Amino acid sequence: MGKVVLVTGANSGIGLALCERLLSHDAQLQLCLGCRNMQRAEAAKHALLVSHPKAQVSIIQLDVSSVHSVLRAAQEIRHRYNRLDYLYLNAGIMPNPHVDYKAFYKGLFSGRAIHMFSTGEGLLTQKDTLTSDGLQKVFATNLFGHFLLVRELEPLLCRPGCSSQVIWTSSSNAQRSAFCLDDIQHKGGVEPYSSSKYASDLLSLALNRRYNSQGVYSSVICPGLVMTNLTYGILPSFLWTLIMPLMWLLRMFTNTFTLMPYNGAEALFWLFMQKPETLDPLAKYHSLTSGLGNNYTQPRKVSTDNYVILTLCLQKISPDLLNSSSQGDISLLFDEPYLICKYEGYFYAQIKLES
Ligand SMILES: NC(=O)C1=CN([C@@H]2O[C@H](COP(=O)(O)OP(=O)(O)OC[C@H]3O[C@@H](n4cnc5c(N)ncnc54)[C@H](OP(=O)(O)O)[C@@H]3O)[C@@H](O)[C@H]2O)C=CC1
Ligand SMILES: CC(C)=CCC[C@@H](C)[C@H]1CC[C@H]2C3=C(CC[C@]12C)[C@@]1(C)CCC(=O)C[C@@H]1CC3
Repeated sequence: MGKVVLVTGANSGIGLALCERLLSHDAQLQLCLGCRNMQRAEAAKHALLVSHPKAQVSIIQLDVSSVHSVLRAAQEIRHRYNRLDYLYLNAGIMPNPHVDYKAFYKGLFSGRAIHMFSTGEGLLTQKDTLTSDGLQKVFATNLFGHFLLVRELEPLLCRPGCSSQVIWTSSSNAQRSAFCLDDIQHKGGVEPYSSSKYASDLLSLALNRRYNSQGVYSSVICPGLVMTNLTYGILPSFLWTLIMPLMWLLRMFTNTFTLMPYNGAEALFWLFMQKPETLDPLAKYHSLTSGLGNNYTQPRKVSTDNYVILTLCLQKISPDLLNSSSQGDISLLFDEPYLICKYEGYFYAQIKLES
């Protein structure tokens, strides 16, 4: 049996480009596309099979923002496969983005212009909404749903004598300043995207602490700035058309403008080819593209700043503890430093924060 790879958010952008690259590299792969929309998933599968007619590509319906969908999908995956070699946690959203043009023009004439272009720091805010589970949508999609998926797929990931990789698509926009210990879901702020990506960097460290001994290795990558549905949603399309020549020019000054999904997927693909035991658990792997268009991967230390290690663990807790919350929804009970989420009386995520 070939290696089994699951990619979330596989139907477009960086996820789809990664799938193309993986199939070009290994024709024996069993590739599973985790997508929320079946029509878009079928179109992606079709595109992959056009370029790789003999490839083994399947689809799993998976909405990572929904606890119910994650649990159902994980059950189906456990039924379909007896191993999972690579779990790419790539699906992500940046809803209702707003660009602070004033900050942009100020930044343009400061010494931090390149930094601003590479990270988007100080430029972007978003308006978040709630999921039907009552969670902040960006947190649920970019972090929590993926965390549940890892926990639910434990039996396939942790197999004696074998190693597996969990790989998060993080971002250069992950900033410590956007993340607050007292508000992990970023309910009270306007940078939920940045917060969720910073939390994923921390969570990956925590997963390594918990799972390395069982052969599971977690890494985070940063794809650079890539033109995808996500980025096209940030500015009106005429503005992107206008500034596109500038973006290609800026590529001469910053290697983080990967621009094409193929380039953005570089670090994801590079990790596929590494022995996980050799990876640095504290590194973030950056997809970079030189001015001449050459792709490479560079590890940089995750900037935890000794601030906090975020540990999430899923466990069943005595129902008495959860009396105060109603059945059916996810409620959050605070007893610092714990945050406990409840779902239909079955699943509880405990987020432990250690300073
Ligand atoms: N583009 C960039 O410059 C950067 C992107 N990233 C990250 O890269 C990742 C991929 O994004 P990118 O390729 O750019 O953007 P796309 O919008 O092209 O891809 C995002 C993918 O995630 C899927 N998705 C979104 N929400 C859910 C959900 N609830 N359940 C399942 N799938 C979902 C989308 O599905 P659907 O088609 O149905 O919407 C889509 O397939 C994201 O995590 C993003 O944060 C990080 C840094 C920079
Ligand atoms: C002329 C003009 C109005 C330019 C605005 C440029 C900005 C919209 C971009 C500059 C840096 C970009 C960036 C991202 C989005 C678009 C910019 C802010 C991301 C935040 C997109 C998602 C990520 O995960 C990281 C990107 C970093 C850089």
